[in-house]
Amino acid sequence: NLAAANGHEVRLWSRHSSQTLEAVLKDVQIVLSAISMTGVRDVAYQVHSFPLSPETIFITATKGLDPQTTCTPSQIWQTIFPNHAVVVLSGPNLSKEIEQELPAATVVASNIPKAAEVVQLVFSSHRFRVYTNPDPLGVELGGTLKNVIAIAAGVCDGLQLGTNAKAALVTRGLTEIIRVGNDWGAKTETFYGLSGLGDLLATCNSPLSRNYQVGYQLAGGKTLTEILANLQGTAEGVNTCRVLIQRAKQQNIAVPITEQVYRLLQGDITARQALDELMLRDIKPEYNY
Ligand SMILES: NC(=O)c1ccc[n+]([C@@H]2O[C@H](COP(=O)([O-])OP(=O)(O)OC[C@H]3O[C@@H](n4cnc5c(N)ncnc54)[C@H](O)[C@@H]3O)[C@@H](O)[C@H]2O)c1
Ligand SMILES: O=P(O)(O)OC[C@H](O)CO
Repeated sequence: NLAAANGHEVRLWSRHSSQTLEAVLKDVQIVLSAISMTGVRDVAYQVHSFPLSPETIFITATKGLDPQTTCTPSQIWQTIFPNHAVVVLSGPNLSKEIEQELPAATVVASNIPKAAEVVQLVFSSHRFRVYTNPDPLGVELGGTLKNVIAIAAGVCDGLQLGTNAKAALVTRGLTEIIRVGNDWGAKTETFYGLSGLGDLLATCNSPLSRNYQVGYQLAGGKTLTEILANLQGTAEGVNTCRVLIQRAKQQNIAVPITEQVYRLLQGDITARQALDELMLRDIKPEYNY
């Protein structure tokens, strides 16, 4: 809608479309993927089987991690299209609000600055403010890792733990995101921007967020299976949490909030037990300087 409102010709495709992917891709300048993580690799290979101009820019808006490789979506697109520019689009962008034409801001990040600038122009308007950023990995990880903290934030609100608890959770959640992101090679300052802190605040405070909804309903005693069966759209945090636990173990990174979210999602503990586990951890300095 945003690109079309700026006068661009936009074609949509999903696996349920009547038009073929090949027909939709004919002569395109930009391909924007907002496929759930589970479908990214498969669709990227399908796209690869059709002719595209070498100038075609790929944009990825998926916020997830590949369970097999722990790769981010942009790494998958870049591996399959090594000679094309890939741009990550991520920010506090709850789609229902954008659909209602409420104002929002986002970040477009690429290793190729010119490609990010092209994408910035395509989407910028009086109701959508687009910033460029040179750290695609940090932008992508901010949008992806915050989903796990959003599940915890939903639990926090579902248990009615109060404003102090929520502030503590979100702040320590950001510390955890930065620890993981730095180990991955992303820049600290990116996580303090729109795609990190910005998206964390949006997702942890809105019932529009599916990840928040998962946590809220778990706190209310529903099972994960029941919740996912009735959820509209994808809660990527469920898969991301599992992949993150795997990566944190491999890299020996402390992720206490993610660990409790993982155990809760597995059905190993209750939301109250997860809270106690977090509150009763060994006392320590706020930062390891
Ligand atoms: N909804 C939002 O507010 C929002 C905002 C920013 C980013 N995102 C991200 O965008 C992605 C999609 O979110 P959504 O809200 O549109 O989810 P959704 O569940 O509404 O849509 C997912 C889309 O992916 C397709 N898909 C799923 N598995 C597939 C497969 N195996 N092969 C081909 N296609 C497949 C579905 O057909 C559907 O078109 C997620 O990674 C999400 O984190 C969502
Ligand atoms: O509904 P969620 O939890 O996937 O959140 C949507 C977007 O990531 C918010 O920016």
